[in-house]
Amino acid sequence: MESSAEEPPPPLPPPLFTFGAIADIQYADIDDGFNYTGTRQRYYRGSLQLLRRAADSWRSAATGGGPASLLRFVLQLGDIVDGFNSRQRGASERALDAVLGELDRVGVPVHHVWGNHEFYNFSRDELMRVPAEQRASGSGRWRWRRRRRRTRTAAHRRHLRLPFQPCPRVQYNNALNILKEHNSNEDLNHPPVEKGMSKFAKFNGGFSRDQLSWLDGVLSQSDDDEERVIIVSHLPVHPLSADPVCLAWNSEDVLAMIGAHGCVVCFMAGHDHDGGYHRDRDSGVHHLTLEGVIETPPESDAFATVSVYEDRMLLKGRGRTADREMLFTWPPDETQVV
Ligand SMILES: Nc1ccn([C@@H]2O[C@H](COP(=O)(O)OP(=O)(O)OC[C@H](O)CO)[C@@H](O)[C@H]2O)c(=O)n1
Repeated sequence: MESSAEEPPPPLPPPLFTFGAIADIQYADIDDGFNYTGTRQRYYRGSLQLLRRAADSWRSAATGGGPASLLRFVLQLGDIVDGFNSRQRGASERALDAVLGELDRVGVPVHHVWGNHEFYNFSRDELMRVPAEQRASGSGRWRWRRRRRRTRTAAHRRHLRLPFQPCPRVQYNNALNILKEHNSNEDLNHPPVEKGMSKFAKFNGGFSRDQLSWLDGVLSQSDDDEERVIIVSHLPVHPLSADPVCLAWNSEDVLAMIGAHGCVVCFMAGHDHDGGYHRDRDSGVHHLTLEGVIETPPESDAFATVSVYEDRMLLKGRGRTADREMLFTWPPDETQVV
């Protein structure tokens, strides 16, 4: 007997692994406020409640059994606490402790990237002492505290064992010069109005030559090893994946580098609290900008749980974050290009 109905696609096998992702928590124990232009509400205390819901969901994914128990790690995409904390004594560390405490409960490693708000709260030295990876089951917070205390005592006595920078301001001054070359405003946080120049604002930043050459090496190795790579950054780099005012200063350099390596499948970022998505037509790379927790009302959510398969990633979004299928094959079926 002939059937005219199309066969449903075969069910997917269990994912290889699953991970959580969240961006721009920007927690502060202060009343709600607005962004700089006064167009978006910011929920400073509420962001911790939203993180708690994300942590609960990931925790049950990590411990619930079945394919979901393959949750391996969480990616925290930067701006973990808001710059307003730095105006009150001790509030930066208190806020950081509160957020790390919620992430600790998930029970899997958490990988952090730094956002611009980390630099409003902490010196570069302090940030270097916070491990970029928070280990599972409570050890991240403990390790951070323990390392800070040790740094103040034994490490200070035997400071030759610490890495040090003889001219710590050199990189900062280089960055400032680049910014001033492209932004003539008195307040460098005010983006230039000229077309294509709005990204040259102080609340963004760029990738240094050292960082790009490190990335080039990692991607070359991954090409050789036939690995698939997700790049995680606070700042987005594709002009169609975010508001151009939020892009990294040298976004074109990063895009060119990604295009030169076949291994990259996805570039994940935060910073633009509205979020965004675009699949690059040349490289096939998915550029995903996650919605920011800080501008998400208390009745909604903003986080993702991503399942990785041999040929695709399936993003299960919550609240403002939409579900998304990201195939690795390229050229794509037309529906994958937005
Ligand atoms: N047009 C602007 C925007 C911001 N500022 C000042 O820059 C600092 C950081 O701004 P903030 O909005 O808190 O940074 P986010 O990382 O949350 O968001 C990034 C962009 O704003 C998205 O558009 C702060 O001191 C602002 O007052 C500014 O002067 N002019």
